[in-house]
Amino acid sequence: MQQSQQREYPLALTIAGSDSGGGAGIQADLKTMQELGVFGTSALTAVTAQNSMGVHGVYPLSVETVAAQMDAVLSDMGADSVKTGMLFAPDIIRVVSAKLGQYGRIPVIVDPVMIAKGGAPLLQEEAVETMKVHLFPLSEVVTPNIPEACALLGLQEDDIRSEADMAEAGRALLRYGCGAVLIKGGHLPAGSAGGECVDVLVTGGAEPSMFRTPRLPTRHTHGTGCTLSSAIAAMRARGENLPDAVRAAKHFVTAAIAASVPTGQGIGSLWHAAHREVPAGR
Ligand SMILES: Nc1ncnc2c1ncn2[C@@H]1O[C@H](COP(=O)(O)OP(=O)(O)O)[C@@H](O)[C@H]1O
Ligand SMILES: Cc1ncc(COP(=O)(O)O)c(N)n1
Repeated sequence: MQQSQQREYPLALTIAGSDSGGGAGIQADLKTMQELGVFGTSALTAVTAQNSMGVHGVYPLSVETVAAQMDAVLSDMGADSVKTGMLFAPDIIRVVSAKLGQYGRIPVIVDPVMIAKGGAPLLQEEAVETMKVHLFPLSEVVTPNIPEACALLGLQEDDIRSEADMAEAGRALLRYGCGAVLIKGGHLPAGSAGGECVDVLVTGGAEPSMFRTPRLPTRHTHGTGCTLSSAIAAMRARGENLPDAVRAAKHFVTAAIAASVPTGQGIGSLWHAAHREVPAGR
C-alpha cells in the first residue's frame, strides 16, 4: 500500500549501509534527497566503520531488522521511489526483494554496490547472483559502475573501454529483467572520452542515451555513485521521467564533485550543498 496521496511532498526510501565517514551510503543518500526537496527515509542494511582512508569494519544487520524498518516506513508513509545501495548478503537481498514485491509498484533504483573505492568488499561474492535473480527484475533502473558491470557479466575489468562497450554491457544486463541500465563512466581511463565523464543509459527500445559532463580533476570522489543513484530516486519521486531524472542527477553529482572536500587524509567526499553555490564550511 502506498500512502503518497496523503502527502503534499515527495518521499523516497533508501535501503543501504551506513558510512560513518558521512560521504557515501545512507548519509550521502539522505543529504542528496534533502537537497533535492525530497523527504528521505531509510532502512539500514549494515553499519560500516569507514573514513577517507578506507573501510575498517562491516557489521551487517539481521534480516529481521531490515524487514522491520521497511515495514515501518512503507506501511505508514509509503514511498514515491526507492533506492537500494549496499545490501551485503544474499539473505538481505532476498528479504528486500520480497518486501519490495509486497508493497507494490514503487520505482526502484538499484545501485549494485560491490566494492568501496579503497577496494574493500561491500557485497559478498555469492550475493551477486542473488541480486541478479531477485532484485534486478524489480528495478526501474540498475546503475553499475564499470567494474560492477564487468563482475555482473563475468567480464575482465578492461573488457569495457569505450562508450560502445558500455552500451553493449548495458544491453546484456537488460536480459536479467532490469527496466533499464545506466552504466557509469567514472572508471573509464581519464583520456578515453575526450576529457568527459560519460554515463550511458540503455532502455528496452530506443538507442542508448549518453549523459556527458566534464571530467573533473579531483581524487575526492567518495560517494559519487551513492549520490547519483539517490538523486535519480529523488527526481523520480518528484515525478520526472527516467531520462530527465538521470540528466538532473548527473548535474547534481557533477556540482557536488566540483565542490568536494578533503575530509581526512585519503579520498575526500562530495559537498552535497554545492548546487546552492554555498562554499564548503562557510
Ligand atoms: N572525476 C569525475 N568528474 C566528473 N564526474 C565524475 C567523476 N568521477 C565520477 N563521475 C561521475 O560520478 C558518477 C558516479 O560514477 P562512478 O565513479 O563511475 O561510480 P561509482 O561511484 O559507483 O564508482 C557518474 O555520473 C560519473 O560520471
Ligand atoms: C556504506 C557504503 N555504501 C556505499 C559505498 C560506495 O561508495 P561510492 O558511492 O563511492 O561507490 C561505500 N563506500 N559505503
